[in-house]
Amino acid sequence: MYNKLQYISQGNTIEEQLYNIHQALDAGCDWIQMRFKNQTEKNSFKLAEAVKLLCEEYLAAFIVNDNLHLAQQINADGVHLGLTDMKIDEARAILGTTKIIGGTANTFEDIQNHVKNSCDYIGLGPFRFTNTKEKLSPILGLSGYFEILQKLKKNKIEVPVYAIGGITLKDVSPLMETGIFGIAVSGIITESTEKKILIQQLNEKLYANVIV
Ligand SMILES: Cc1ncc(COP(=O)(O)OP(=O)(O)O)c(N)n1
Ligand SMILES: Cc1ncsc1CCOP(=O)(O)O
Ligand SMILES: [Mg+2]
Repeated sequence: MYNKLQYISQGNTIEEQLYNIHQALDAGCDWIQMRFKNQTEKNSFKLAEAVKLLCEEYLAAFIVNDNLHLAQQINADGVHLGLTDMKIDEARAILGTTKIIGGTANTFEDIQNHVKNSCDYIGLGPFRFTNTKEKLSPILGLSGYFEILQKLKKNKIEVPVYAIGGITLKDVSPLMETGIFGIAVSGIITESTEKKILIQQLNEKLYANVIV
């Protein structure tokens, strides 16, 4: 089963990205999504190659944001696709069943479609406003998650749902109570000066009700 915490990388240069990803791995993140927007093919490839090696060293899962072909080229563990990126069924046909495909959702219907197209997990959001991403979909808030997760339950749709967008430590427990599986975060980890402690605290809340 997937880790309940996904770190989405930040940084405007290859060096900044690598620094942030290395720090997150060192602090205990086991799942990295490389998100490096508006870059040349060469730069994205260079970063992806380096991140792949780092994630192998730390035994972390590594997925690529947006770019299925890059994920394929460097044999990443998978890809995360948004509502305006390549369609999930098309990606599945290319990647096969062994790779992770995550899909963005803002509504119950988005999730229904993704599940039909054999998406492995859902990034549902945004939870609240965030500066990390431009052109946000409508904010869901806690009540939005509650409604959508209830509908999934009622319709017996089972898929790991990750909350995303402006999430802080104090949001984790109430979000988990809505029935989500985990969280995908960027800013709180990148900006934390005590990353190990933060990740430990996030994991305590994320795994609070998991029986081992
Ligand atoms: C886990 C997760 N959920 C949602 C997103 C957002 O994807 P998308 O809508 O394609 O936006 P960009 O990240 O590409 O700007 C995500 N990346 N990860
Ligand atoms: C990629 C993405 N998609 C919706 S919100 C978001 C950014 C999440 O980053 P942060 O945790 O910094 O708000
Ligand atoms: Mg995208």
